[in-house]
Amino acid sequence: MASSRVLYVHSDDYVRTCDSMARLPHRASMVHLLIKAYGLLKFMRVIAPRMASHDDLAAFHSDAYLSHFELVSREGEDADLPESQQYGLGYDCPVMEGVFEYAAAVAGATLTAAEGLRNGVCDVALNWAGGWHHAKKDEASGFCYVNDVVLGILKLREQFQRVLYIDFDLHHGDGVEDAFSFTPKVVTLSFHKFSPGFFPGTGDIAEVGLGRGRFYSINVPLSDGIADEKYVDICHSVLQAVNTTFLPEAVVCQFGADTLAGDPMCSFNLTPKGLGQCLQIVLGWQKPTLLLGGGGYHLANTARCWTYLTALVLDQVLASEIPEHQFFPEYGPDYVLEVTPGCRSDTNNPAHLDQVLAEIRAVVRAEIWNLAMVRAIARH
Ligand SMILES: O=C(/C=C/c1ccccc1NC(=O)c1ccccc1Oc1ccccc1)NO
Ligand SMILES: [Zn+2]
Repeated sequence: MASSRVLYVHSDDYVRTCDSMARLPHRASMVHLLIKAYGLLKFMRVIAPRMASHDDLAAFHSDAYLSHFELVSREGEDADLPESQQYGLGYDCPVMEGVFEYAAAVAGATLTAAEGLRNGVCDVALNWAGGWHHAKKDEASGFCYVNDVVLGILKLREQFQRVLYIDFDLHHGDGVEDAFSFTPKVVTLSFHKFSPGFFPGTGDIAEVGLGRGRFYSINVPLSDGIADEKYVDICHSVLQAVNTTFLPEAVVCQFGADTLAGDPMCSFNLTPKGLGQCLQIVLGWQKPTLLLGGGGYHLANTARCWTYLTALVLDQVLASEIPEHQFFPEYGPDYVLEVTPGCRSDTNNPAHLDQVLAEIRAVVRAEIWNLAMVRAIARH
């Protein structure tokens, strides 16, 4: 990728705001400082994010939710208002003081990235602190308060007719799928763990979208232990089929790193190399691409992964040795960039994966039929 055509959304204030989210202490700083320590900033256009306005957020979220969320954020922890529960606030989505400003900052950063792509200022835009894919129109969920992914896609839709969303996070991208389940203008494609009782519980292969959006939601349910080779194979098959039938004009990827070996979610057994191969497929399409983060609870591995993916976008090869920088001690005991796969067994038996692929292909074929019909009608 011609380097100046890569936009990196960053400011020290933004990193400080993201770091303040207690449950991911310093993750935003670790990611940024590792990218900086590897000398990658000079290859990118660094742009400070804007804050999302109330109107920006209202493009997707309901006014009722936003005003309640803003109210409890001002009052902080002790805001146990009765209606908080209906808005998903509390429990999974604790109301820390200033959480509204945090959500508005992240949404503003994703919008800043999407605007760069919409205006043709860049070909690839990065916001590793974004990717909060569970938030619903009027409900926080899974530690996601504002769905910056939906806002970014809506921004791209101002310019591009068809947008493909690809969710590589361990968890099903339910908030994004819900937002676009009725429209054929956005294909949502999610690869995730699907298992009884595993959050959010949706994302079965049978979920294909509704009404005019039928066949435009694609779900690839996977089981524990999957490693790079099989994961990349599945991704390659589905991505190629979707790209050739849907012909997206822009792509949004959520690269939640909770799929990596060593993550406390302890589910998949991927490494940044495997995710990198998936990213290479998408970059090969040479379409305006927005890259976002998401989950990722082994903080050093998450920083390793998103730094590695940033280098891939820039065609830069990184040394294995973690460079000296403030968080160097976090990368022990090996102090290398690579993540070693675990020795957990892969519970995805080949027959199941073939079945999943066959069903996906049927859905995509159905989509081809749909597209052919749409084109035929458009011609008359
Ligand atoms: O990663 C996710 C969703 C995570 C999630 C789902 C339901 C309820 C809470 C969730 N998130 C968290 O608990 C959460 C968010 C940020 C930091 C640590 C978090 O806890 C843990 C606890 C143990 C392991 C991993 C994460 N979506 O992509
Ligand atoms: Zn996740």
